[in-house]
Amino acid sequence: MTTKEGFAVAPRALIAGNWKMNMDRVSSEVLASALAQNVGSVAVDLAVCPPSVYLSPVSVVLGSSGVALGGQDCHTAQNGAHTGDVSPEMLADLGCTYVIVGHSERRADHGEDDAAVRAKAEAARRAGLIPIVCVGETEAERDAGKALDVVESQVRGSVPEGLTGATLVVAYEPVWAIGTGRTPTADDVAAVHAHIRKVLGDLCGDAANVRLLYGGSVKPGNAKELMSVANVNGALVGGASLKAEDFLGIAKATP
Ligand SMILES: O=C[C@H](O)COP(=O)(O)O
Repeated sequence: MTTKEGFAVAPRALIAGNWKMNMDRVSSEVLASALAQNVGSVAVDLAVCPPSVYLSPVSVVLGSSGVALGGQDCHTAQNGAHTGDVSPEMLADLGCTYVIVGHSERRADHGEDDAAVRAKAEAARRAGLIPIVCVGETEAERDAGKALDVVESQVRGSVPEGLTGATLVVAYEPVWAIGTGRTPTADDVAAVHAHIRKVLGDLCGDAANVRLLYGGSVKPGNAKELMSVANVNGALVGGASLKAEDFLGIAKATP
């Protein structure tokens, strides 16, 4: 049996919250607690990616609730002289399931190119983590009609070969939609996600089962439309992941 998107077995959607450099210890624990108490009310997988310094207290609060934990970035090495960095093994040691790699804020602020992102994704797999590999075009690239080419190039350069639906998540985040309140049309999201799925066919044995997240100004009010687009299997949520009501609202609006 296959779904309309062609999944052999439809995976549950994943709604992942990227808290970025927000929250403090107490507010992190309060938010995590609210999610842990309400995860049973949603029919999707939930994950939160707090700042690395709050992973441990959040992990304690989440306990065995089923809300997964993720890092926002990782180094490629297991350990060593890398001041300020966190290894994927350290994230795994704290109970992380996921790690975001190649977020546009890391690509822009830290000069990470596709090769660096791929190395991080490979390191994540070494540690048993599922990388959430982020790709997305700038506004200038979209205006120039290059969105599909840019995203294809990023996927080919950033996604290690041989991963599967169980070991890889890809997030499409148009840079111009992040934190702006602007979103692409459903047709534009559908076109990019279909293209990513096709490109993944060259890299993954079961591309149909890789969860493709949309990210960029996802809110409770637009989640139903965005999450209903073909080949969209969840969301990577920034600002709206900082309030339990909004994050759960997105999860509840996701088919
Ligand atoms: O990682 C999350 C994205 O950058 C989206 O952020 P946003 O929901 O605040 O637009």
